[in-house]
Amino acid sequence: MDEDCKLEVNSAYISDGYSKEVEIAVRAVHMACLLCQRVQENLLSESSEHVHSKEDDSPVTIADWSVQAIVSWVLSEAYGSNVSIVAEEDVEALSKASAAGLLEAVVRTVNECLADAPRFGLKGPDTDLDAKAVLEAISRCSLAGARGSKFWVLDPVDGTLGFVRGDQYAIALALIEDGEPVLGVLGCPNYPIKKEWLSYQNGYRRILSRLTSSTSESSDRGSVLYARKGGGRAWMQPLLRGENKFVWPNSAREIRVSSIDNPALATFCEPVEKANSSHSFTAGLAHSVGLQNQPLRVYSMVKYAAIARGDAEIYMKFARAGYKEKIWDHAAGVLIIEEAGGVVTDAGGQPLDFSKGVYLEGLDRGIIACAGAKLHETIIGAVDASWNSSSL
Ligand SMILES: Nc1ncnc2c1ncn2[C@@H]1O[C@H](COP(=O)(O)OS(=O)(=O)O)[C@@H](OP(=O)(O)O)[C@H]1O
Ligand SMILES: [Mg+2]
Ligand SMILES: [Mg+2]
Ligand SMILES: [Mg+2]
Repeated sequence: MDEDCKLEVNSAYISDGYSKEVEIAVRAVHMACLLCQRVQENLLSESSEHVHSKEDDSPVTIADWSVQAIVSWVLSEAYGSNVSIVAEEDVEALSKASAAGLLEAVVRTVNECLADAPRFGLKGPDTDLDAKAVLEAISRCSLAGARGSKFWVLDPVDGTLGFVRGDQYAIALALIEDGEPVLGVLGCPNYPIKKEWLSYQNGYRRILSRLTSSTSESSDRGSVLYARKGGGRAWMQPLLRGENKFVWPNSAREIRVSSIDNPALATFCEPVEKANSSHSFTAGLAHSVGLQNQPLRVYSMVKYAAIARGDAEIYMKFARAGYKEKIWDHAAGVLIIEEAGGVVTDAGGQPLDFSKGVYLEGLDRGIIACAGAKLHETIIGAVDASWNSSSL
């Protein structure tokens, strides 16, 4: 890191412990957020040739691959090529002869982004990375690392569906040590300045397209949230505007969960895709506990960000039986909510278990994140009371 990023260790920043790791991770995620904003704008205006469909029918784009290459390269520069990184994407599709155009677009995107690394206080490569180096950076992230005692875990674009639809998505990076997230960074490039715009029903993209670029609402979107375990605080910094240089901690401010504990006033959020979570079951729960606000249906771990910054009080996800949650879809968000004062457990009230490899093994029925213990207890009780009559 160059001179201007001397970390001042005081109450406004992350003190002791993982301060260097947090700072490198935040700088890398911040840089990747701006990359994704550029790619998303191009994707919405050009053909969707840069969107690939994986075997499980979920999408992957040049943004997913590019972010994974960039974060892998930055962490390897900082911690050596043996650094252990677990990440969602692999190079199989990108290495096929038929994917030459896709690979070329990824290499170009990665080099454009890394050329800007000094703006974020990071050292970029002396020369552009070639296709081989980009493929190596992506494939260096191996699922096998999830069995280690200390590894980074990355979801380069969480909510890729939201990304390709011009809506919410997140870049999620966490460090897991001895089976527990010890730091988490959540980049939310499209997080709007008005929380009511978060919800998919409100047609975030329609709102964004209506706002001219000169309107601050559209350009002032986006933030990066971060925390380290045991710090007891969570932070949020706005995304850089224009050509501004990143100077740590980049106007970070502390965030706290909401103090609302009355279900009649609380807002719950859930996945947009009903294939990913049972909307009918959560609607029944909401009714039984007296939640009166319409659910905020939001793509990706932006839902965790909404709880951590006090824009919603409850996040519920009840995936269909047999679906196994991946650690990269939750690690960063769980830690940030906990350090912002919230609570995250499975429906049995147990903490999510990040110690069993790539999956959240042993997850009991679903995930419940709340701003406080009182709401959490209410929701857990309601799940128990209605589970047997549900078809889940
Ligand atoms: N069947 C099923 N059930 C639950 N979750 C699934 C499922 N399939 C996929 N996923 C992964 O979860 C990520 C989607 O995030 P959410 O659960 O918030 O849902 S939403 O699609 O954003 O509405 C999203 O992560 P990304 O792939 O990183 O976008 C999905 O991969
Ligand atoms: Mg995916
Ligand atoms: Mg994901
Ligand atoms: Mg992803």
